[in-house]
Amino acid sequence: MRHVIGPGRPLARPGQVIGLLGGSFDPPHEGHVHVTLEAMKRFRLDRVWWLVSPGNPLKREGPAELPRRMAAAKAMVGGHPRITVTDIESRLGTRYTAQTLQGLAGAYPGVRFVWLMGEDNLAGIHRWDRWQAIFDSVPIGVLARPGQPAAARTARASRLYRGARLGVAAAGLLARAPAPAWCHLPIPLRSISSTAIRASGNWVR
Ligand SMILES: Nc1ncnc2c1ncn2[C@@H]1O[C@H](COP(=O)(O)OP(=O)(O)OP(=O)(O)O)[C@@H](O)[C@H]1O
Ligand SMILES: O=C(O)c1ccc[n+]([C@@H]2O[C@H](COP(=O)([O-])O)[C@@H](O)[C@H]2O)c1
Repeated sequence: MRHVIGPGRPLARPGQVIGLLGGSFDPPHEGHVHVTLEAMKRFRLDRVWWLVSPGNPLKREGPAELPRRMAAAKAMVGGHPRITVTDIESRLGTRYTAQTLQGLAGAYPGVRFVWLMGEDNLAGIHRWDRWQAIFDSVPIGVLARPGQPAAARTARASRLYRGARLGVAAAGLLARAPAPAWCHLPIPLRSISSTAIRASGNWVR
């Protein structure tokens, strides 16, 4: 992992709470904006960074070029003052979340990071590299997503970390809770996905 991220990295002050929405964004869509705004409000985040991944290590087919996905993500965010689109994983030289979190902790001392993900990723996170280190290092906000109705109860991760789960009424406390801590938010469901957009032919890699 590179330790010098260089100019152009997002700024954050010690004490700020930053939500991290990692994704392929291949392409970005309104679902990403929806979960970002819900998470920001309900988890009381100061900002959310979209971490546009160099490529999900578990997906066999590579995504579209990073600069193209970055440009599309910025257009989708439309200059929202509290959402930052960043290629910081590529700058850090990582595509593994555990390593990304380690790199960010070193580069931004005093900043609180919260990992955000849709429920589909909760269902499969036990296949990620050093996944328990992720749970043990930052609070995690899980956003409801159609097609995964039981993941919050049945996923291997949710069973193992049952004792670290915050109820919905405590969502506002998640960001300040010591890890491991996670919360499943039952937000209004949006069925949109990048897979569906690619299948419609509106985004060709
Ligand atoms: N409609 C949605 N509802 C809830 N979470 C979502 C939604 N769309 C994306 N997410 C979450 O946003 C993050 C980034 O998603 P990603 O860029 O992979 O989009 P995607 O639509 O899931 O793509 P694909 O269909 O290619 O897997 C993931 O944690 C994913 O679960
Ligand atoms: O660290 C891993 O092993 C790992 C495995 C699969 C996915 N992830 C991360 O999960 C996030 C969501 O990925 P995706 O492709 O579903 O948008 C993105 O930030 C990926 O880098 C991370």
